Amino acid sequence: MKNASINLTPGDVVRGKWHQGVYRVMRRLGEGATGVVYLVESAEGPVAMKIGNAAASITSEVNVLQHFSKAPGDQLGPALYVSDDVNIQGETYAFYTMEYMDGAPVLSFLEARGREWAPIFLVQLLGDLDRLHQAGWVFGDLKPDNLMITERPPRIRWFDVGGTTLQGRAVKEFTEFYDRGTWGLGDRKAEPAYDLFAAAMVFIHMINGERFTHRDGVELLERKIFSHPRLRVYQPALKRALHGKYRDAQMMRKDMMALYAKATSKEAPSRKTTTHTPRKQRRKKGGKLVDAALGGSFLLLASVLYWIGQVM
Ligand SMILES: Nc1ncnc2c1ncn2[C@@H]1O[C@H](COP(=O)(O)OP(=O)(O)OP(=O)(O)O)[C@@H](O)[C@H]1O
Repeated sequence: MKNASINLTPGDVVRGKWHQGVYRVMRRLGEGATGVVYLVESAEGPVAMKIGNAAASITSEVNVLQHFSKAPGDQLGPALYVSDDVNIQGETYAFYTMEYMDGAPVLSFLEARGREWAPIFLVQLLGDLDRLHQAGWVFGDLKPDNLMITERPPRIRWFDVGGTTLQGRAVKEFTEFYDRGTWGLGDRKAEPAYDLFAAAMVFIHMINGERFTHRDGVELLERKIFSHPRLRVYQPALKRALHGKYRDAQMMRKDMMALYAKATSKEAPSRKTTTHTPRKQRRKKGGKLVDAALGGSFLLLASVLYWIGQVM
């Protein structure tokens, strides 16, 4: 069955076969390998509904979401609400509803609001990965496409749990650029270090703004890190992650926070002497993380503490 056969339009109403929930389609949010996602109005308000073309994949995603709905602490991934079947034009499809994440794709957010948010998002992500790993899973297919930024305060969230794999098995899904096997830097065994490699690659992509080909090998990757001032700062942590030297996400998170604190505290004095520096040189588009959020360079250290607070 193809996604093309799942073609709902705004205003369509569908009813769950077993739980009899009624859902009015507001708009289509997107489409993945395993199904189509709609924003729908339910009795409980707006929710995201994923309708699948393969019941087994939908069931497997439901199992993962269900597992993490019970995990202590903040929700890992979107909260799962209902799983059921639906009849569309004579065909039965499996679906589930989940928390609607009203956010922006991570790369568009960084483009619009500034790449200085990237380290904060990586630190947040590492906190979530640590909890996932402690529960015995790895995310697997970590990439910007599976990450979203929700607001107030900006927070990175993941939503596609299709690649989430129990530790010790082979990762279910991967995307070459973020996969250590592709770069010749390890195998595809589901273990924390697999996700940490991908997290480092996501960060490099977030800062660099583009992907480059893995055919150029690890040397190019490391040259990229050395040559970009915003990546160079995090080089020790990135290199360790790329070479599988972190046992757990918490270690990488601590290193990233320490490097972030070092980088921002170095920035503080120079910002005070910027009166004669051309505006273009000092601030790129959206380079207002600290200024806008905290209102002054002397509060840079406070910003670190504030953001650490947001990710605990
Ligand atoms: N809970 C959600 N809240 C808001 N939007 C969502 C949610 N889940 C998915 N989406 C949107 O729907 C799109 C499709 O999501 P989905 O998880 O099916 O696949 P994908 O990650 O894009 O692809 P694939 O599964 O092939 O890797 C996403 O790109 C995202 O924009």
